[in-house]
Amino acid sequence: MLRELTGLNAIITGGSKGIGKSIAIALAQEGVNVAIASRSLDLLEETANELKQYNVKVFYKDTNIAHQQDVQKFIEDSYHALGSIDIVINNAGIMKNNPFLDVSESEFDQLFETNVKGIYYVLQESLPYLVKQNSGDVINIASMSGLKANANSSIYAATKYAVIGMTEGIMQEMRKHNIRVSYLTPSAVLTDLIGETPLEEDTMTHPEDVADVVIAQLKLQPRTFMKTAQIWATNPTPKQ
Ligand SMILES: NC(=O)C1=CN([C@@H]2O[C@H](COP(=O)(O)OP(=O)(O)OC[C@H]3O[C@@H](n4cnc5c(N)ncnc54)[C@H](O)[C@@H]3O)[C@@H](O)[C@H]2O)C=CC1
Ligand SMILES: CC(=O)C(C)=O
Repeated sequence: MLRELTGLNAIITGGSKGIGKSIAIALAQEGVNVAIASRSLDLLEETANELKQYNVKVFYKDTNIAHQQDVQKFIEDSYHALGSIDIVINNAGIMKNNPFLDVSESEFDQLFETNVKGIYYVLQESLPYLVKQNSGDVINIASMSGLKANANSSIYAATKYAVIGMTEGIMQEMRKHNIRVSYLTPSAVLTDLIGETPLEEDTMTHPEDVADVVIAQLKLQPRTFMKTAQIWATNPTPKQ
């Protein structure tokens, strides 16, 4: 039997748009209180207002997850606003598409600081709360690019391979604390991150579909978890 999520508390990075926003809405619809972080205060406010219609506690803070002090403040303030942290969704991420020989060192650093070090900061700050309560869930949004790299996205892919490796290791350490640590590897999802797409939008995976997988994972009885899931569009079709 699936469990109820009502009354749990979740933090979601990159919760102001795209996949993160869809996850925040899906959680709020299940009665989960949510704290969202992203770099854009305007978008956060807009999303927070949408979330409040579900009668859950909503906290938001403009945060750059690549900055340790920002993350410390976000996690601490979320804990105080919500009362506990039960679910951590590491979703915020950036992508740059460039042939490898055109990738500058600053682009390399920016990708790793956001996509990898950001998760390190968030989990360094939040996992102690989960360990103390001896329960909880962490879901890291990796990518199919973390399983198979393609031309022109070598460094993005490298960050996602790193996310998967880091997640596997943390998962093994956290199981004994009854904390489920998993990662998702979506293929192309219809969001701003991928921009213009040659595919019919209806035939692509939508952010709400990724949110459905997150909810399904969280609703499993705490004794069991789905370690990872590859999320593919069934029949992605080129635009006519
Ligand atoms: N859209 C896609 O096709 C796929 C996306 N993903 C991953 O899903 C995650 C979410 O992506 P989308 O929703 O598509 O992107 P998006 O561009 O629509 O949203 C990204 C969110 O992350 C936030 N963010 C980015 N850098 C940040 C930083 N330094 N600090 C705080 N917040 C930051 C943005 O403000 C925004 O809220 C990313 O990790 C991405 O790599 C994985 C597979 C496929
Ligand atoms: C954007 C991304 O992570 C893809 C297409 O795998």
